[in-house]
Amino acid sequence: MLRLADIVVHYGDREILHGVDVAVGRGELLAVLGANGSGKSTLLKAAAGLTPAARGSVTVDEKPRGIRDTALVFQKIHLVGRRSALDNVCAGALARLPLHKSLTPALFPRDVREEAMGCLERVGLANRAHDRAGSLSGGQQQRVAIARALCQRAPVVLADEPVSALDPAAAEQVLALLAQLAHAEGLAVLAVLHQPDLARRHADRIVGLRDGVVVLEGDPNQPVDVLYENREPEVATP
Ligand SMILES: Nc1ncnc2c1ncn2[C@@H]1O[C@H](COP(=O)(O)OP(=O)(O)OP(=O)(O)O)[C@@H](O)[C@H]1O
Repeated sequence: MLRLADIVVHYGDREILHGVDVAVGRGELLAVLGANGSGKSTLLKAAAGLTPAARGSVTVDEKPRGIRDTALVFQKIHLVGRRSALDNVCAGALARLPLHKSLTPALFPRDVREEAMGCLERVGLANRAHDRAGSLSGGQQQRVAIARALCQRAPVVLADEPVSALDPAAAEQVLALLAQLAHAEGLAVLAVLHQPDLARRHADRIVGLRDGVVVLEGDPNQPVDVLYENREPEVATP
């Protein structure tokens, strides 16, 4: 369903992705692994339409990716901390509300609030719907962010290091949730991860990037050392 074909991305004169092919099926969690600077986030941004590709195509169900096809979940959880969890999830529906309603998000229509409550149920947080998002733990906030992505009704969820800021137990829980949503609801989930162990436990398949090239693909239990060995350290930009 999500297919990235022959993706080439440049930043300035530098080619970062050199013709990458990745496909994620419905009902599948695909983990993208690779060392710092290997191009994982760039690949995800290309999938989201946030980075123009110099070459290649991104399709969903064999049609060019539309803006409503993909929902994003980030490492840094962008919730409005003083609003309720429910309001934050309702915001996922903004793109499909008529303009006058999206300009007054304090008054989300009842059907949107009901749908958002359903999304919170799906991530196991219906009982916290009316709590301020800022009062929830990091893992809970990430689950609210996932509920907001569900409320977008996108068939593809793109998650950029969704558990990097979480403690080990919360990380397991959030990845298990993403896998369950993929399997139970037929979503295509592409998650950039830094932890091969988590990919082994939760992903259906992995793709390994090294210097902008796919160097391994398939079984999450395969050795992934080649992704991380003999590398020059990334030079930090000032
Ligand atoms: N906006 C940008 N402008 C210029 N170069 C960039 C930009 N974003 C990323 N890069 C460079 O592209 C390369 C790939 O970066 P990317 O963030 O995709 O890697 P990554 O595998 O996600 O790394 P990390 O694990 O550190 O997040 C790096 O060398 C990075 O410095």
